[in-house]
Amino acid sequence: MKGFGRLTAVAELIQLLDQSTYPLRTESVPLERAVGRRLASPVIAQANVPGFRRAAMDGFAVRSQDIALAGTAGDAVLHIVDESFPNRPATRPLQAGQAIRIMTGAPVPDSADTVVMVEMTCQENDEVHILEAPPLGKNVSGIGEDVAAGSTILEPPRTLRPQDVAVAAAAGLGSLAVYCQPRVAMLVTGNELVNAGQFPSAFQIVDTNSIILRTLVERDGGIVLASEQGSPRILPDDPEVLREALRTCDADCLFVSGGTSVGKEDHAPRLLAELGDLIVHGIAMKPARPMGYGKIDGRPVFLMPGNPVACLAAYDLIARRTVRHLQGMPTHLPYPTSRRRLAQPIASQVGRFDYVRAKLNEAGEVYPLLMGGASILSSTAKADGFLLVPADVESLAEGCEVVFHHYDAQEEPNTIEDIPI
Ligand SMILES: Nc1nc2c(c(=O)[nH]1)N[C@H]1C(S)=C(S)[C@@H](COP(=O)(O)OP(=O)(O)OC[C@H]3O[C@@H](n4cnc5c(N)ncnc54)[C@H](O)[C@@H]3O)O[C@H]1N2
Ligand code: MOO
Repeated sequence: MKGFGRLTAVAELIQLLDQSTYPLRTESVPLERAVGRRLASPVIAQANVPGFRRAAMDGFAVRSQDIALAGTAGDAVLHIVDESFPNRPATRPLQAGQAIRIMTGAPVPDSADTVVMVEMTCQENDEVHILEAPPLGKNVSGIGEDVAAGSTILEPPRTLRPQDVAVAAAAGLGSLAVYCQPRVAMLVTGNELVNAGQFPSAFQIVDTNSIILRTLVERDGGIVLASEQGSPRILPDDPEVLREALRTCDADCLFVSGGTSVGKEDHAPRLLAELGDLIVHGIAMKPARPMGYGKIDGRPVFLMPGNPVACLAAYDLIARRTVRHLQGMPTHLPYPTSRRRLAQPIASQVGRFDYVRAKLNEAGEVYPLLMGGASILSSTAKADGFLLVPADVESLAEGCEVVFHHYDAQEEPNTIEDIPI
């Protein structure tokens, strides 16, 4: 057992991750699986939208010269000769003095140039009185008015929204090229651990890191691999078992939870160094000091501290970036922020980066809960969010302005505005 060597600064580790991780391969996915994925190449419209001249209103398709004087010199009276419905066009061409009854979305006959809304007309048997003449071309959507075939409709970088995929579908595409989602393996170590849902007997601890890691990795677009033994797989603190699991693991990114520190059963750093590169072990951050990072066969491996709050902070601030990088996603923190006053001073240390769980008091000020106590998981449930103390800051005075990160987007009235009704 010996302590850490040099602690790596958070900024240095982040720079290292950002510079050494690249998006994985790309794949083509059907539209129904494309929302939320990162677009890998430009999307070119295959079809015009609409592909035909389309009525924008229910009314009458007319020739503008037949109704030019309507409204000024009495009504223009036209003979209704046919009807046009969506996907059921009129079959007769329009002659002088004639109109075709038309529905919204239906094809406008070539012989018509304008659609008069039904509200501007008056019908009598098979005649229609046009009470007012709209301008030429009114209520006729031209071919390609929405999307022109051959035009670029979506360009990377972009995370696909429902409406993006809908536009691609309208323009005739059936699939889109996106970056692959990283397949993430989770190796959870600890002789004392039992699966969530089990009641812990004496000296047992429920594995909560899996819940945190799984949901956050999935939030960030990763696919958590199920182990053969069921997911999550809890490994004993046995170096042979962990070595084998690390050696045979087929994933784009690996997480090892627990056993990262310098205790007798903390094997992960040594095994990572043996099977690949242990690039960082020990970071200048509180919590999550024992965090490690390295590579096996070029694939990133994160050693996540066993203490659950440390695991949460190490994921959100650091490992998350790689999960996002692997699919070409932006890496900024995913929480809404607001600038607020600090209700109590915070003592930190120059050279150390702090993740401080905090509550908002009734005055909307930030009340720090805990900076240490990485085993006190309930503090994260009590907290409304967190603030970060950069490494070059020794302390934060009461009353100073801080950036507060809200865990919940929905519940924060200051950063989310409802519709103005
Ligand atoms: N001499 C030193 N001891 C420790 C140091 C240090 O710098 N020098 N760092 C401390 C810090 S900080 C942390 S964090 C922990 C991290 O230790 P490990 O990553 O080796 O984690 P374990 O020892 O396996 O477990 C620590 C703690 O967390 C509980 N745990 C583990 N896995 C889970 C899980 N999946 N779900 C819930 N809880 C988990 C475990 O039962 C322990 O109580 O090391 C300190 N020691
Ligand atoms: O990082 Mo440890 O994470 O402080 O308990």
